[in-house]
Amino acid sequence: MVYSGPANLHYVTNPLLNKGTAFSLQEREQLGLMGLLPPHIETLETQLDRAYAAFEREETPLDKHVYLRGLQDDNEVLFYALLVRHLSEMMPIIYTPVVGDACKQFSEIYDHPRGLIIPFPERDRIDEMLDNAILPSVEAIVVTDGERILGLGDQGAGGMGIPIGKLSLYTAAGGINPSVTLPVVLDAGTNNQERLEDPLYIGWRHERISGDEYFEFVDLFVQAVMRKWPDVLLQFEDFAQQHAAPLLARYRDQLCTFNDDIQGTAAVTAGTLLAASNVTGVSLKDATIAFLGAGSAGVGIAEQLVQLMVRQGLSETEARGRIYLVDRNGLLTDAMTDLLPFQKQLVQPVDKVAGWAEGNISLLDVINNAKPNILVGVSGQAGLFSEAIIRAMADHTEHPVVLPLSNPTSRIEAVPADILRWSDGCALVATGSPFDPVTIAGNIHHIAQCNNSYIFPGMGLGVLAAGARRVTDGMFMAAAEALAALSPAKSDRTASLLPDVSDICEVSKAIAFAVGQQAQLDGVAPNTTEYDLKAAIDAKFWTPHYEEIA
Ligand SMILES: NC(=O)C1=CN([C@@H]2O[C@H](COP(=O)(O)OP(=O)(O)OC[C@H]3O[C@@H](n4cnc5c(N)ncnc54)[C@H](O)[C@@H]3O)[C@@H](O)[C@H]2O)C=CC1
Ligand SMILES: CC(=O)C(=O)O
Ligand SMILES: [Mg+2]
Repeated sequence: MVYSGPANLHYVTNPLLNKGTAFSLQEREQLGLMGLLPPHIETLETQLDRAYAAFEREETPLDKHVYLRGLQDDNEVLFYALLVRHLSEMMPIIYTPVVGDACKQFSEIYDHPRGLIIPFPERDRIDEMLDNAILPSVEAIVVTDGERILGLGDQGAGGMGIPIGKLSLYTAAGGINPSVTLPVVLDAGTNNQERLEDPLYIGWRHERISGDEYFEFVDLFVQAVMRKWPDVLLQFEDFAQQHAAPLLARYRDQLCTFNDDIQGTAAVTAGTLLAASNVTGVSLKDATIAFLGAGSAGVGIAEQLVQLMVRQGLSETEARGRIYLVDRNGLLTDAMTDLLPFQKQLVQPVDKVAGWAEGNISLLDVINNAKPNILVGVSGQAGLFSEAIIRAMADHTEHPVVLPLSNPTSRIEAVPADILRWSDGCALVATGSPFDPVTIAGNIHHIAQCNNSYIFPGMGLGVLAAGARRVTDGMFMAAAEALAALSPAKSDRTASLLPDVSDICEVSKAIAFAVGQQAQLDGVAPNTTEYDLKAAIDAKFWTPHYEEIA
């Protein structure tokens, strides 16, 4: 016998419809909810007070994460109203750093289905699975295959925590209605032995597929998405280095898509560095930049900085000559034969760096010889910005800009307090995960969170409000410049480089406007007046509130 359940239960079990104690008497009568709910009818405000008290009672950050995820699966309006009200406090719980623990322990804390997990063995049934998504229409998808979750490596199907967290920010920070968002995991297996041996592991227990088989699997998914929702915005997230760039290259001209780790990270870093140059007085065209980590994020950022330097007057060759990428085997040079295609444009000529070191050229060698004023960490490895590295940066430049961007907090290249101590308070610091301000010699240093979460919610809002058909490089440049224009450090050199997280909705709207205008200029969105674009953004921006059902 198939049990379909009475229709009335739908209203209290579907998180997009459930209002809990806030159902009015009329709704309770008409929807058949009498007796299912306690008699006192509450406002959203009262529900928020109760929910916040419950959140506070949870002891560990992961407990708080589990509580919030439970609330999201129960009542989305209440979840988002709570999140928006306490965004600075709760963003680190639903996003980095705590989402990292949630991904590692996803199978242990698993409770409710959310989004789609598409296992490789079921790849012939992807159309059916998209039909099962039970959403009337989908406008934004975040997809991962779980292979490079933050700096935590392969988490298999547990990577689902990331699309859920990112899409929560699409809504809380970017005003995208949660009913049109869909988190997806392409479960291509896992090479994480601990997960494979975990009796509770929820994913496909198989080593990862690779090569053509892998790319064909992703392609089956993308083609099915294009058939069902041709106008959808598809964000790729936390794919491993060998897949991220090829997938972006393959799909960016086929549908409205971007890779957040490559492009979103590039835009937030470019925006942060534009803001920093106002403080240091060194414009990007005069900057020299060193990277630790030449993966998706490192190369993505470097390529956008090349574009920015060219806009400021350098030739492309001059710009590339000012950017030094150091990976596991040292500085990338044109003598290296094992580089991935996307890294090859960012090598230094071996003649130029001859004599810098006996063997591989280390980050310290680069700092001592090239004397960069900007240092970016995207290695996913903790502690690699040693005291010697930071002191060498500070020896060569008055205000070194140091961005240890690796997530979560456990993977950061150096913590802000150390960077500021080792540089005698002279460094400008922004980090991937959130940090409290640091006081050195009585001066308070605000630590901006240089995370793509400042970009993708506004990018999503701009794309959807403007009706963009593609996501162009120009749209990311527009987002970076819009972000830099809002930097508090523009008017107060001691302030944070980026706006406060509590202002992120306004940031997203400004980015959306810049992105929408650029999409029109690039010919990928219908032309409108500025007034109409602004109106479309405001109309699209969903804020948590209960709709009358009956
Ligand atoms: N703040 C933000 O918004 C973002 C931060 N990230 C973080 O950046 C990190 C890297 O992400 P992806 O570039 O996507 O990963 P990836 O795996 O593509 O690149 C990491 C690179 O670091 C290199 N690496 C590892 N150990 C190293 C060492 N000891 N010395 C030098 N290089 C080393 C690897 O060989 C690889 O090329 C992650 O921790 C991620 O969480 C990524 C995207 C956005
Ligand atoms: C922030 C982000 O996208 C990452 O660390 O992968
Ligand atoms: Mg990511």
